[in-house]
Amino acid sequence: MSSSAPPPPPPNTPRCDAVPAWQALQRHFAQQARHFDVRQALQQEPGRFARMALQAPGVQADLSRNLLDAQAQALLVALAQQCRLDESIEALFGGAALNTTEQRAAWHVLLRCPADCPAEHPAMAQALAQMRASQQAFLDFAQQVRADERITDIVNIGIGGSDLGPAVVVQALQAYQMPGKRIHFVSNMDGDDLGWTLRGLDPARTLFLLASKSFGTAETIVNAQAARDWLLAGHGCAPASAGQGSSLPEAQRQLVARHFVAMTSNAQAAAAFGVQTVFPFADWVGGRFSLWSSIGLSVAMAIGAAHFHALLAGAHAMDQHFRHTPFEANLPVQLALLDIWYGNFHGFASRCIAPYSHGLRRLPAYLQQLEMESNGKGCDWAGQPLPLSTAPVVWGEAGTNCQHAFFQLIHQGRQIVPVEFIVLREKGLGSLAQHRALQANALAQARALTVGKHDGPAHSHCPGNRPSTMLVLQRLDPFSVGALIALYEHRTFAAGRLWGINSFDQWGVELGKGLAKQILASQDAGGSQIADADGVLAWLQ
Ligand SMILES: O=P(O)(O)OC[C@H]1O[C@H](O)[C@H](O)[C@@H](O)[C@@H]1O
Repeated sequence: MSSSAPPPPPPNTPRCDAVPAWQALQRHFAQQARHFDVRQALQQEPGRFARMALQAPGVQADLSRNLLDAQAQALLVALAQQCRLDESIEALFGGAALNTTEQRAAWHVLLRCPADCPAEHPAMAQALAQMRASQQAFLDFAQQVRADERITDIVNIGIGGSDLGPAVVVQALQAYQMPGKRIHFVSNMDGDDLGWTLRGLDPARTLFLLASKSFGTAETIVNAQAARDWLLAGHGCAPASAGQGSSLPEAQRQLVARHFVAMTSNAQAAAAFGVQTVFPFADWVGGRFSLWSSIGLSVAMAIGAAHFHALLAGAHAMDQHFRHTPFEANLPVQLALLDIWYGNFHGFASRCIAPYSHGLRRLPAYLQQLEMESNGKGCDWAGQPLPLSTAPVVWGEAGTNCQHAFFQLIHQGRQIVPVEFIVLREKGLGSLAQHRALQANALAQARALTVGKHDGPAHSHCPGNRPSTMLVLQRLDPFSVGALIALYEHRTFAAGRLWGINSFDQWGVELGKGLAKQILASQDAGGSQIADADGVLAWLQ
C-alpha cells in the first residue's frame, strides 16, 4: 500500500457473540456437547477420521481427537459465516486498514506473492512493484554475502518479530544452511546475550544485521551500540558514544558501514547510527508478520535466494488455501474455530504446542508472540470491553522432551490443555529407526490423551478424553515451513476477527516500556524517587 493511497476501511463484521450461531452453540454445549466422549466417537462413528482429516498445502491435519461432534462443527462453521469471516479474509488480501488503532493495512500476504501475481487494484500494483524491488535487493545482497568467504559470522540483532521469525526458520532449515557461515541471533537486553555470542568471533569476519522495524526498540539499539563498540575496539578504536554513528572519523565510519546493515522502516534512524546499507520494508508489514520481508535477510543468507523463494511459495500456497477454501475444509479457519470452541465454551485457558521435531523446537516461542501479542486483547475494535476470553496461553516444547517434563500434568492434572502435535513424515539426520520411534511417541501421546487409563491403582488412572490435534508435514523443507507459519498466521487472524479484535496492534507492550524508562531515570538519579512500592529497587542499588 503506497503512502499516497489510503487503505480501504475494514469491513464492519459482527463479533462472534452477536450472531445466532453463538446462542445455538451455547445451547448445544449445555445440553449435549460438554458430555462429549471422543473415545466413544472414535470407536462408534464410522469415518470420523476421514471426515475430520484436512489437507492444506504442505500440512495435513487430523482433527478427529478433538472434543467436537458433527453438530458443534456445523454450528462453528455457521458462526464463521454469520460473522462474515469471508469478508474479513478478502479485506486482508485487499489491503484494508485492518489495524484500526494505527490506521494501517496488514498486508504481509503481499510479500509472498509470486512474480506473476496480478495486482488487484492500482494501489496494490504500486505496493507490489516497491516490494519486488526491495525483495530483489535483499536477496541479491544475501547471495553476495554467501559468496564472500571473508565473512564467517552473521549476527542478527533484533527482538520480538525482528528476531523470533527468522530465528525459528533458520533453525528449522538447518539442513539447507550453507557450510562456512554461522548465523547468530541476539535479542535480550541482558549484555550476556551479545557478550557470549561475540566471544571468540573475529570482528573482521563478522557482519551485523540490525533488524528493527522502528529502529527505536531499546534492546536492539543498546545491543547495536555495544556491537559497534566491539567492532571498533576490535580494530583498535575507542568506543563511539550513543547515536554518534554519522559523526565518527571517516575510517571508523567506513568500518561501521562495512560491518553493519539494517532492515527497517526507519532508514533515517539507521543512517544516523552509521548504517549505509539499508533494506527497507513498508509500514504495512507488522513486526510479528515480517519474516517474509527484509527482516528475513538472515534466513536468505542461511538458505539462499532459491530456498527463500520456496519458503515464500509455501506461505503463498497457504494464503490461497485460506482465501479460497470453504470453511468446512479450510485448515486455518477450522483451527481458529477450535480456539473459540475450547476457549469460550469449554473454558480451556491454554493450548500446548508439541512439535516432534528438533528443528521446530523454538516454534512455541514464536507462536507465543504471534498468537498472544496478536489476540491477547480485552477490548474489541469498536473500543468495547470484551465479555469473553480471547487468545489462549500458548506454550510448549519439542517432543519427546515435553513427555519427560510437563506432559504429566496434561495426562492427569485437573486442567484440560488441548495439545497440538506436529509430526514429520520424512526423517532428517539420524536413522530411520530413530525417526520411527519419534513418530510412535507422538502417536502414543495422542492416543494416551484420548483413551486414558482406568484400571490399576487410583494414582495410575488417567482420565482420557483429552483433546489433541495432529499436524503432519512431509518434511522440514522451506515450502512446508513457510506453509506451517502462514497457517498459524491465518488461524490467529481468523480467531481475532471472530473475537472482534484488532490482531495487529500491541498497546499492552507499551506500558512497561514507558515505566522502564522512568525507573531507569530514577536509578540514574540515585534512587531518590523510589516509591515505597518499589523497595526492591533499593535492594538492587
Ligand atoms: O522491529 P522493532 O520495531 O524493533 O520491534 C520489535 C518488537 O518490539 C515491540 O515492542 C513489539 O512488542 C513487537 O511486536 C515487535 O516485533
